[in-house]
Amino acid sequence: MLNLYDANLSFGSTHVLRDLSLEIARGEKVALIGPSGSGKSSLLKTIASEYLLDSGSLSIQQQSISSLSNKALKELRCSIAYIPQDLALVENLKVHQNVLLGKVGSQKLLQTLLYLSFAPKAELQSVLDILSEVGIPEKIFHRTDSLSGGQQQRVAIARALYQKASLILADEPVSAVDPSRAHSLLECLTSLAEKNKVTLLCSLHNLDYAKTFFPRIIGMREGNIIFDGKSEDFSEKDFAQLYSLDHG
Ligand SMILES: Nc1ncnc2c1ncn2[C@@H]1O[C@H](COP(=O)(O)OP(=O)(O)OP(=O)(O)O)[C@@H](O)[C@H]1O
Repeated sequence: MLNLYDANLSFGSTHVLRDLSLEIARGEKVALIGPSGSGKSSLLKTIASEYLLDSGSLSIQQQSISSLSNKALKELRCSIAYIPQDLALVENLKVHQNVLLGKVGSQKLLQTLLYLSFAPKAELQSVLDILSEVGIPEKIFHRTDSLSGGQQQRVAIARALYQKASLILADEPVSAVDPSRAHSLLECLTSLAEKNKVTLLCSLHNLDYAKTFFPRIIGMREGNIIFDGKSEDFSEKDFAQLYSLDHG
């Protein structure tokens, strides 16, 4: 599904990704963990093709990103759902409109406005079905900014599912919610990814969540991968190694 080889990314003098190589198969559920500043968000943004590598290569669905035309890149992006830390929801739109935005990637502005204002019944039904799956069907016509942080995270997940993405990249999707909500949100995200055969790469700060919900863990430190394996094999020693150098 995705293959990153010898990837390097810098911002000025900050070397963010260092000779990083990684392979993820279709349908895998992978947790990305590591100290603050280790490069998790940058890696996700690189895979979402928001950041371009200085060197190295990235292929998604057997297509090399650097050789794609703008049109092909746009099409590929439609199959990738990136849920950023700030969720990127339009707060003054209604919930169903934010979910509908999942499919407007390739539309022009006027088409988008029409789609959001006069969505076909079948599409609204599909939005409602997805909102039921994420547990907030009753919020469908509420303004998005009237929802709690955890409910907004569910809307962002619903938008990704509505997009019918084959790859979901989620950047700390449970950062804004209490532990019980975080648990149910991750359960929802991972089980829906499994049901819909979606590949999921999700950055997390909480190791327990990573171990509970993800069969594979990738541990990043200082722009490189220092652990990549089954979550049951991730030991306390690995944890100490991953975080101890944070203090120099
Ligand atoms: N657009 C950017 N411009 C300049 N520097 C950036 C940019 N994006 C990331 N960085 C730098 O890259 C490094 C890694 O940041 P990144 O956000 O990827 O880490 P992270 O592991 O996701 O951290 P956190 O867990 O705190 O979200 C940091 O030093 C950060 O300042």
